[in-house]
Parts: sequence; C-alpha cells; structure tokens
Amino acid sequence: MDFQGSLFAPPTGGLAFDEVARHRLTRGAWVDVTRSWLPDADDVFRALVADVPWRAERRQMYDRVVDVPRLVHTYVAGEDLPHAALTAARAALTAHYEPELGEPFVTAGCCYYRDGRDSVAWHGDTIGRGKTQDTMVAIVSVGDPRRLVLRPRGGGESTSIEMGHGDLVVMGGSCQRTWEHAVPKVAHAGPRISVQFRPLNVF
Ligand SMILES: O=C(O)CCC(=O)C(=O)O
Ligand SMILES: [Fe+2]
Repeated sequence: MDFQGSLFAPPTGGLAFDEVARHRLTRGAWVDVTRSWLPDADDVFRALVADVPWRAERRQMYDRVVDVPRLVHTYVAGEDLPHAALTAARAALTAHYEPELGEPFVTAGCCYYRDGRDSVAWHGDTIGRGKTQDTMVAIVSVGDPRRLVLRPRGGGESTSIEMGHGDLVVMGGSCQRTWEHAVPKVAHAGPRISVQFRPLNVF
C-alpha cells in the first residue's frame, strides 16, 4: 500500500500547489505564496551563480545611463534554462496557472542580488501587456531571503512578503498595473537569485 502518496503531505520542494496561500490585495491584485516549492534549490543556486551569463543592468535616467544594483540575464522564449529543476518549474507553473492565466509561462528573467546593497526600486512590470491587462509574474527565489514589498499605485498601505530559499511567489490579477513592488536594500544579506517566469510580452 502506498502510504507515502495517500496519507502524508507530499515532500516539500516537490513543485506541488496544495499549500498555496492566496493573499488578495485591493483592485483585483493578488499574490500567491508557496513555501519550499522548488526541488534541488541548493543545486539550482550553485548552477545559476556559475552558469548564467550575468551582466550589469543599466538604465536610462534622464540624461545619463546608471548602473542598477544587481546582475541580470533573461532567457527568452525557446531558450534552454540553466537547470532541469527550472524547466520542470516552468512546466508545473503552466500546468497549474494556465486555466486562470489563459496562456503558458514562457520567459525566465534572472536577477542576482550579490548582497544587501543590491536591490530593485519601486516599479510594476508594465513594459508590455502588464500595463493594460491582468497577467502573472511567478518568482522563484534561491539563496538568502529578501523581502518583496508591495504598495498600491498612488498611495496606500504597503505589505511585504519574505522570499526564502526555494519559495514561489506569484503576483497576479491587476498587480502589475495597480500595485508596485520593490526589493529594498538591507543592512546584511548574502547572495540571492530570483527567477521570474512570465508569459510572452510581459516584462
Ligand atoms: O527580485 C525579485 O524577485 C523581483 C524582481 C522584479 O521585480 C523584477 O525584476 O521585475
Ligand atoms: Fe518586477
């Protein structure tokens, strides 16, 4: 008899969605959190540090180009991902969310926060369809925990979610256009890598 499958909760890190907790924000935005979701998170972290062709992010600010404090690389549609667990993660995300999202997760944006000084400022992922349509951005975190802070656009109370090693955080509904998010600097943090899965034409 298969007690493992029938009586006990599946092992953590199994790409399962039975423990997902949906936090409803205002204006049709929501955030789903699933702790310890990604299998082989240690190995994924090591592989990402070593194998992703990281580059410094640069951004046009008024009349000059400034460094954004983190390293980035995006895997576009059809490109192989740098670890089998991420390929499996993308497939599991599509299988679970496609009925609600209406399309698959396709791209994988990677961000490397080397320490507590690396960060990303307030923004919504609104380059592309997130500006006008409901969509989803699924974040898989590996490495040291960092906080994802969210605030309603135009003002209001902010909320924050810790993103720990192997955790999955999915921003959905109107979140990109009615709310903003950031990963603030902290006094002390070790390295963290975020992999963000998005549908086509959402950035
Ligand atoms: O570090 C994260 O998990 C969030 C990154 C983010 O919001 C972005 O790159 O658009
Ligand atoms: Fe973002």
